Amino acid sequence: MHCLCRHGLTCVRARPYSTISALSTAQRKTIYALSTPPGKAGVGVIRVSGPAALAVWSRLIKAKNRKQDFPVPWKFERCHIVHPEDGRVIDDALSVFFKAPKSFTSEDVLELHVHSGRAIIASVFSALATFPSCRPAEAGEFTRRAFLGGRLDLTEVEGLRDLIDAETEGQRRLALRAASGSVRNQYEQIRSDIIHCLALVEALIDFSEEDVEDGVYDQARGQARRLLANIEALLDDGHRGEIIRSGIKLAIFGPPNAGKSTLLNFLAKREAAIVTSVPGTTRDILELSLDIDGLPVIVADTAGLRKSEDLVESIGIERARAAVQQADISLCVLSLESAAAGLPQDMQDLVSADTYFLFNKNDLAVDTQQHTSKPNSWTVSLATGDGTETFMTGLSAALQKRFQFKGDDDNAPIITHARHRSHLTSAAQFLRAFIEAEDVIFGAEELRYAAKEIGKISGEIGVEDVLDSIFRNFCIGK
Ligand SMILES: Nc1nc2c(ncn2[C@@H]2O[C@H](COP(=O)(O)OP(=O)(O)OP(=O)(O)O)[C@@H](O)[C@H]2O)c(=O)[nH]1
Ligand SMILES: [Mg+2]
Repeated sequence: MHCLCRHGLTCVRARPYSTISALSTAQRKTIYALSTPPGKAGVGVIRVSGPAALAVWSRLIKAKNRKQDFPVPWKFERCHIVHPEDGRVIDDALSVFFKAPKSFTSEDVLELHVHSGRAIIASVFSALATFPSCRPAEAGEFTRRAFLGGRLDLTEVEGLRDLIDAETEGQRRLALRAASGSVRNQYEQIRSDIIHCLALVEALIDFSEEDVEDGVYDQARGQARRLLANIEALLDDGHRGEIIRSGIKLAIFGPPNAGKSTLLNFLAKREAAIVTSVPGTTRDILELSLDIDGLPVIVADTAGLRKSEDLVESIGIERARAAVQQADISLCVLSLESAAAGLPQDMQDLVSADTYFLFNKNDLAVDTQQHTSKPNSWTVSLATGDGTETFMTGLSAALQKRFQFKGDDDNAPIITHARHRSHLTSAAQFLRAFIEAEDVIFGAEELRYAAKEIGKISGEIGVEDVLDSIFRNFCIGK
């Protein structure tokens, strides 16, 4: 939305957090769904959210010795759930009423904790279906209402989803930071700093030069430079957040017969890949998901790299090379029998700063000393198990270091989605444009765009804050 402000500039107007009242009548319906997995279990939770939640409570929830005819909010109550059509008891349950706006969705919410069984759930649903203003919820609709109600911003919505999807400790920790609002706070800080810069510049535009202190534009530029450096540091994170969220891609590569598939089986603790003494056994890529000390790692076994006339093997080799190039980390496996000859020529272009080395078949080699001193390289015998413990400890430490996973959560990356990176990159471009702008009016426009980009990350774009910031932080008429 655009508007014309006092000085005739076109500016991006505030889009405050959308509110529930902005919903259409159909959307305002009360929604219900089973919030726990379907099937037999001790407890199943049915959630009802919307204006009719209180009416549902009145007609479905019956409790002995109840003194008042409204629920005590946020307090569990032992009750009978009854069918409104014939009054039959459906289940002996617990209910809790969350009064708006202090609920997950910011609407009235009723939670029914029933015994989880197909007939019970179906019966409660049939009771809920008797209310014309109730309908089954769509996928993600409770969270959508939480966002529309201003309870969650987009980073928290994404965090919540990632938290539910998290399969390793690293993913859980990263997602929890976003879901609990810590990432939101960081982005909000950046946005409010940009808006403060804008407030300084707006003052220059709105008030005559005599009313504004000297050097205000330089002050705004100085702040913008610091902000830009801050954003650039966030962007320069080696994509750690996105990688941990989606899994670290680790490609095993090397010449045929080195023991690559043996390594995959060792990591997987099962016979996942075929191992034979015939060079060229592995043709296609075989991927497995592993949890290495809390880090999600997607390990790929690949075809041994060599020159081949065989059509199928050549395709496998091409795929292997592509997998290594696309991986976040690669692990080159070499047999110590032939390692002295060095890395074959056609593999050298695959080696990068993120390549680790595993010298295998220690049991067959005489001189193993020369390889162990290199960083991120280990000597083992996958056949006898010699050195494998040190290798696993070293690999885990190298991954922890590379993804800076252990230690202070405050240093954890805040960019976990490509969307964040794209908006942050744009915000950095607008800040650069502001720093270089000669004209105050154009400069202000660049800052507005920068703030808007950050606002897109949280799903909120607010320019009312600019006015607030002017009056709160800037001394006019001095
Ligand atoms: N002596 C000895 N043999 C090993 C060791 N590790 C693996 N092998 C053997 O080496 C042969 C090749 O192992 P693989 O794991 O299939 O090798 P690869 O690198 O996957 O080979 P390709 O799939 O052909 O590229 C098999 O006979 C393994 O049993 C080891 O540490 N010592
Ligand atoms: Mg193999």
